[in-house]
Amino acid sequence: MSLKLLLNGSRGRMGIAISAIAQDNNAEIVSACDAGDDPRANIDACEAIIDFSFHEVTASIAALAVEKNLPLVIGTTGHTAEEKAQILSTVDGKIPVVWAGNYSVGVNTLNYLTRKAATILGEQYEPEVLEMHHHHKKDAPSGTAERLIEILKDSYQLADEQVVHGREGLVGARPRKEIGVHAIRGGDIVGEHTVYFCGDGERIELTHRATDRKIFAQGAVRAAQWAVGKTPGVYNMEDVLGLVD
Ligand SMILES: NC(=O)C1=CN([C@@H]2O[C@H](COP(=O)(O)OP(=O)(O)OC[C@H]3O[C@@H](n4cnc5c(N)ncnc54)[C@H](OP(=O)(O)O)[C@@H]3O)[C@@H](O)[C@H]2O)C=CC1
Ligand SMILES: O=C(O)C1=N[C@H](C(=O)O)C[C@H](O)C1
Repeated sequence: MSLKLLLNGSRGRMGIAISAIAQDNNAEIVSACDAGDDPRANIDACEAIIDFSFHEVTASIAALAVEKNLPLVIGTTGHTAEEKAQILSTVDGKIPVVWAGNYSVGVNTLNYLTRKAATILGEQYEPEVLEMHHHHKKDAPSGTAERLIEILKDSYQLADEQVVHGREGLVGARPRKEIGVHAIRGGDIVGEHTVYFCGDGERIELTHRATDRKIFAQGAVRAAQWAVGKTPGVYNMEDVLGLVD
């Protein structure tokens, strides 16, 4: 049985990628929505909502998902701290939500490996994160990088102030307890993420390169199918893939 979806952001790069893979992945877009459209237009025919739109829009889609008791997959990135809090308080304990900055199997494996590597390597290895995206991307760092930073902060027990975005000028020697984050924008790069663990005499680099948006699209549809019937709560793609230790 194909899952009937409301797709918010249907004419964007990700919306087009999801429409292209839906049928082969047991899903059907029964309501397609973009800026200026009414997301309620065919909502009663929908069994789940997928949002790949813009950070300012997700909170209202979350409210609609709660009102209609529909599972929600959030792919949009770039939310402010206030927007994140609003979305969380809207959905909290009411509907199943999958919220991930990256729906690819590869990046979620990278998340898992990053946690493992940090545990093995410890504080003698200094972590840095590099992300690269196409010139249309509006937010930085990427949602994927935000998750990698969260994992590293947790593993190294670091605070927000110890995350440094880019470096410029006389910044001094790198403190041992720091995570450097760097964003490259240009051309048509679909999305690349590297976590560096820089040690004394050696360096480990864990890299994921996306070459086709279908990997995010397939993951998002998989997440929507997984969310149907789940206990209300906020899950991530690592939960969907069973990658949590
Ligand atoms: N989690 C993941 O795996 C991934 C996440 N992303 C994230 O997904 C988001 C979308 O990316 P991408 O498709 O490249 O971006 P695009 O800019 O190509 O598409 C965004 C879409 O959202 C629509 N939109 C804007 N405002 C509204 C609104 N008020 N209501 C409904 N739709 C609206 C736009 O419509 P219009 O053109 O009419 O304004 C457009 O169709 C970004 O935040 C990106 O970072 C991207 C790839 C993977
Ligand atoms: O905007 C994009 O294109 C992407 N956004 C996501 C992010 O912010 O991490 C995922 C992917 O890297 C592509």
